[in-house]
Amino acid sequence: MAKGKEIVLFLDYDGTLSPIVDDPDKAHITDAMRSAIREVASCFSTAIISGRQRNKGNQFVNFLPAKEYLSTIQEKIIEVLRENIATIKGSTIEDNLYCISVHYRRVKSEEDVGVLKEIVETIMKAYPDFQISGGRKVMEIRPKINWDKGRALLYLLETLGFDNFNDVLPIYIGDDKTDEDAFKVIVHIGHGFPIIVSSVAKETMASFSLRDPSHVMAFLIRLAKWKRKLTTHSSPKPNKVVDDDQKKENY
Ligand SMILES: O=P(O)(O)OC[C@H]1O[C@H](O[C@H]2O[C@H](CO)[C@@H](O)[C@H](O)[C@H]2O)[C@H](O)[C@@H](O)[C@@H]1O
Repeated sequence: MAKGKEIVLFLDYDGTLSPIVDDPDKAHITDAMRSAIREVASCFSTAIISGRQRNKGNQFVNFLPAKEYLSTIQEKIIEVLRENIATIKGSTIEDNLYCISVHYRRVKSEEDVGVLKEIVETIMKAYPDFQISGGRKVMEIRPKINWDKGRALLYLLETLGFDNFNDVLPIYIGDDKTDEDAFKVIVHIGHGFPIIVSSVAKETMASFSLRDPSHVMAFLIRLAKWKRKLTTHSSPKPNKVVDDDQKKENY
């Protein structure tokens, strides 16, 4: 399937490259995974698509369609949520800049989870421009705009210069609900590999599955090995370079 096409690899972070843990601040990738990603990224254009905020100090690309909502998120919503969910033991708020994650993995009783959900839903009624979506023991609050992981994937493909999807074979690996938007885009393109990370059967748009991050790592290593073997028998093609100024507003 990759004959005459360039493989581009898209990876989710939490639950895909790092195992799901109770504390989001402790969701680190292992050294072995880091080196598998380096190896695969030296063979293919590779992007990590995450709803998380980038590390402080990293270069910040401020072109996101969500930027007009930034002050409402940062000056109003996050404060109201903090004040109101403080009583729910174990709940935490993660500030992802353009998206707020309300975590309940560490909330012990189901009853408290129900109360937390009700509080968040009631508060958000006052902000009709925002939506709440569910994930793995998390409620994500973000603006109702045409921006999701599927659009991010299309944006990156275009930025890499793939105007013609016949030239590209996208692979997207992710474990959560937000990754379904990217799976859908690959299904729509008509070729490529939408891969869900799950050890149990799930309703999904993905066509393939890997069980857990260790299985993802084994897949990345095999993919890189396959590419290296192939390029020793033919002349290597250089990876395309991203130009940040290309038509980003389209997405
Ligand atoms: O949109 P994504 O990039 O897929 O992010 C989804 C959420 O991922 C993280 O939360 C998840 O992983 C945590 C660490 O393992 C876990 O504690 C939590 O229960 C999971 O939902 C991230 O912390 C959230 O901000 C994202 O919304």
